[in-house]
Amino acid sequence: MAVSTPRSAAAFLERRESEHALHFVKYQGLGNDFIMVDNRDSAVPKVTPEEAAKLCDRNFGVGADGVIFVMPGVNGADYTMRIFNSDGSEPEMCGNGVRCFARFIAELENLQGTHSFKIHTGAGLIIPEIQNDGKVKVDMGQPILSGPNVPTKLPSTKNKAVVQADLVVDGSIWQVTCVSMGNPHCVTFGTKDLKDLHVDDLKLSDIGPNFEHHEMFPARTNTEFVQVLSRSHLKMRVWERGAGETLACGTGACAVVVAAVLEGRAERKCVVDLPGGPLEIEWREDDNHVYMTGPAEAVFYGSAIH
Ligand SMILES: N[C@@H](CCC[C@H](N)C(=O)O)C(=O)O
Repeated sequence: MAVSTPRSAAAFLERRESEHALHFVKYQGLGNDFIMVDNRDSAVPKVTPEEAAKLCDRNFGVGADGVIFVMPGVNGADYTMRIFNSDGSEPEMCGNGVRCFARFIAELENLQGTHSFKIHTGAGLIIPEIQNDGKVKVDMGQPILSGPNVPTKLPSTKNKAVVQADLVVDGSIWQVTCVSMGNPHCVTFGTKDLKDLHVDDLKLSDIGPNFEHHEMFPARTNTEFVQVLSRSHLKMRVWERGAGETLACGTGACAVVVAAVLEGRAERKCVVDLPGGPLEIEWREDDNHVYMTGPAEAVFYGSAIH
């Protein structure tokens, strides 16, 4: 892989010097990092899932939590976003990724200032808006309450349904609430014995895979381990489906606030601390949508042989 530093993404991506080189821009949102590929000329991703897994390898490839493709819009959307996880699997959505996506489009299209885009994703229409301060606020749509197998639309924000379930993992009974943000999340604030988690003490590499591959989740799951600091301040670590422990998960932070509200632990507007930094999350009562605000930035331009 060769790395170079031209003046802009557009200038860089126009230099197609080798048909075997994949030109990309590496982005990160709170340390959740992605190889962004300009795929606006085709509805077929420029790399296969197997190639994506190789590119994401931190020793033998570029290194990233996923590969994201900017593709032509469908159904009235401006663009389509597709993503491969670092294991090559394809999730429906990615919260940190969609913030990076918005900033990448602005770079490609040479747009300055505030802009919003309609993005078609596997989780439906997602609307990120680049703000004056450079952060991106994303309308993440409505959460879906999902039993492990059958996702159920939340009937209304007034819903006070008991959503907790017991999940036995490695002999411990974890109390979980499953929320879908288009992709599946299993949120836990503790076990039956250990009500208040200290998330820094958890060995995620041991327990994370056992949630991800639990028989209750036939499509696997992302899992969020949450500590309540106050009713408007939560701290979480995440074990991501198809990527392992990451520094941040945007859809995960949204799912955490929804679960915390449904369990009566937090208000609808929270700061969620992740290992990579904070996200502002609001689950609005008037439209039942979840809004996420956070940073996204370009890290470097590169070409990879594939
Ligand atoms: N890190 C992402 C989520 C990426 C997809 C996830 N691993 C899945 O398989 O659902 C985010 O910021 O939301």
